[in-house]
Amino acid sequence: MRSVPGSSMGRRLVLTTFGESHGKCVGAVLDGCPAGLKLEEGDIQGMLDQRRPGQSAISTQRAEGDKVEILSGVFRGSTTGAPIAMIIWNRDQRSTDYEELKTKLRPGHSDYPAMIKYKGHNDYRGGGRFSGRLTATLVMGGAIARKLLGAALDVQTHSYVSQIGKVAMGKRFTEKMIPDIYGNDVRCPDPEAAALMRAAILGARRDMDSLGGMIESVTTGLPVGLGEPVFGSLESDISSGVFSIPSVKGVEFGSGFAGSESTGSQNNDTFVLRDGAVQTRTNNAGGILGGISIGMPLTLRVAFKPASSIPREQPTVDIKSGKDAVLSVKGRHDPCVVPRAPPVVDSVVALVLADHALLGGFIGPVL
Ligand SMILES: Cc1cc2nc3c(=O)[nH]c(=O)nc-3n(C[C@H](O)[C@H](O)[C@H](O)COP(=O)(O)O)c2cc1C
Repeated sequence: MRSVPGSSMGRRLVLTTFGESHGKCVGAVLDGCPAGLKLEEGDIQGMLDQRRPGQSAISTQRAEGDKVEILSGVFRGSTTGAPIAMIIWNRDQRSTDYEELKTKLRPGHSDYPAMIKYKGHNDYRGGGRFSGRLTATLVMGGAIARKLLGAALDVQTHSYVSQIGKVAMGKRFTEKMIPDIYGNDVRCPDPEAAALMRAAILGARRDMDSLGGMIESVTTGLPVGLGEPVFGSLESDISSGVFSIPSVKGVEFGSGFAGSESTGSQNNDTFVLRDGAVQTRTNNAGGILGGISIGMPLTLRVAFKPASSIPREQPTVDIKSGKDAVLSVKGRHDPCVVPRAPPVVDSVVALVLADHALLGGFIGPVL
């Protein structure tokens, strides 16, 4: 799915992103969106606000307004079929926090490989191109893809936090819980679990440490037949997109890794006719067989590592002096990135599904 040299995704619906964490702006161009989709900045802003930093004690205190401007591709409130360019101006950079990181390698972050690969030409400020801030550009494109899927096919994608560190959600997710996802700042629709998760994040922050966690994504309303054989399978393309989110270290569909411990008779989803339609009794496949959607909900789980930038002192290397060193990362960082990431996962899933819907002829060039 990825096209050279790495800042674009998609075949029929192509998202290209640009910008750096402490540069002038971050932005995206979405090409291939059909004409006739009603679209205004508010449609994108709503999802960007769910990802925005500086909103509560459990996120970074970098306070960005993240106000999106649509520069092209929308006329009289509808998409025209031309590329949709979008931009957010960076306002709250504080690049002095990153001076020490020019020579002291930050454990767990991209600074070291980026410096070697680009021979020091990379913008290291705030992680530059590798920053979590760039996930705003995925959301710009994803918000449009999500709206397109809803308008054209009544396909709905929802993601929520199901685990922070070792604290997991106690309840099984149902559609009734969708309105509760954004009812708390952890983005977990189980309020009791959310309170425990919040306490765990604040505890990690007090300990000058960080936590990882898990996001689950559910998409309903998919027709049978999205996905191409072999390299264009839905699982291949969704995984590729999801692994493009910084901090993601694992993805599983349906019963996933646990399924490998069960037997065929336990894991098979047997077919049944419901109101004349073929369905499966269970959904261990996560809605995909042979890389192709089967009309059941698409379900996946995404594992996020703990944020690497922590104030706690850690041993490292100072490449200027060529000696061992100690680093305490300064600056405003997320003690846990997971609560900010559900809209990012929603975006990537929607972008891939909309791309496949266009590729398979489920959506035409004009709505
Ligand atoms: C929404 C979001 C916010 C993030 N914020 C931070 C942060 O404040 N500090 C940090 O060290 N990493 C943060 N990250 C993760 C880093 O960008 C990421 O770990 C780094 O680029 C290295 O990539 P990798 O973890 O995928 O190997 C964030 C990730 C996301 C998705």
